[in-house]
Amino acid sequence: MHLPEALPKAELHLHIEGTLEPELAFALAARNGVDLPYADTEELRAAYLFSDLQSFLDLYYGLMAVLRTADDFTELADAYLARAARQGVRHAEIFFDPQAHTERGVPLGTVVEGLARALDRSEERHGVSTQLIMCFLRDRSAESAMETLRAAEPYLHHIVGVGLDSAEVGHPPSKFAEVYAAAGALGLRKVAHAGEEGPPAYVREALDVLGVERIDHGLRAMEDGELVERLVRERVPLTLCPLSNVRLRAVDVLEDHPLPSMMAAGLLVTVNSDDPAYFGGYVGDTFHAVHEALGIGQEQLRELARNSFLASFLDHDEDRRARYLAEVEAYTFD
Ligand SMILES: Nc1ncnc2[nH]cnc12
Ligand SMILES: [Zn+2]
Repeated sequence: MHLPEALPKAELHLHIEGTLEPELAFALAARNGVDLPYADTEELRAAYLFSDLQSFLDLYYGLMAVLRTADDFTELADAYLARAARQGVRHAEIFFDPQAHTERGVPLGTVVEGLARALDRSEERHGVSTQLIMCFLRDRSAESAMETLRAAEPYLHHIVGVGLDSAEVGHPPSKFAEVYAAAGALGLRKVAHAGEEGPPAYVREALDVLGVERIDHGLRAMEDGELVERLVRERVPLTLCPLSNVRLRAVDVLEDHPLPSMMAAGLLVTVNSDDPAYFGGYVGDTFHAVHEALGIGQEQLRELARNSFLASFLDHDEDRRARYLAEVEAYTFD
């Protein structure tokens, strides 16, 4: 099989809670005695008609009620890794939202240890290397983020970095300056969602105030020519999620997505799935979709795959990065 989907790639923008498929949600609900406000998987899927980021987040946080035990988190991550492997993913840097679980009484240790169990055996089981990134919910307080970082200290051997997600507008990166400084002091890598629904100024703040190494989304940076020039000059990776942008109405249709102009501008862009159980496709499906809808040709797909490894946090293992990059170059399309 030598389809665009199977091109070796890294996935750098993936919320593990966003891989909760309706079938697994219902199975976990039954196992854990959780009542869901949907009759069946069909009715749940029918609710996936979002008008913006917040309308998605409301459903997304609600459905997390089914995730209760370490085994649930292991099963969730295992299912994602198996699917990702089938779509050419060789390396995955995976977000999780600790506060979305601790707030409903699930201890942080349960979440991290459950996820780590799947991640630790992922290479052997699925041929996918992994890293874990802990995200702070930006619509909660800065104090809550700091408490989360402190609570995570016993688990930092499982965690490569911190991120910032949830409702963006009204919650600028600068709100989290202190916790990002503390995370940096602990040796954690730093990324943040910015410019998904929020303005280009949030992208600048993420770089200047938080000191992030990658911008998650960064779509609205395109409104600011000087910012684009800076992102190009400084080789700041952007982790784009085109199917997410369509489903959350940041762009009307995939054919209008600025991915081609972002590539033409010289930006170091990557293509990712964000919350694939909700947005209609995993990362291989996304490669396929941008090929079909945006005319991203085979050599541009290869560039996106190359970028994904260049933008990844594989600095501790340059041999591995070089191996993955060699796989990208050696790949032959049908
Ligand atoms: N696309 C997204 N933006 C912000 N927060 C999120 N959490 C899960 N998916 C997200
Ligand atoms: Zn995201």
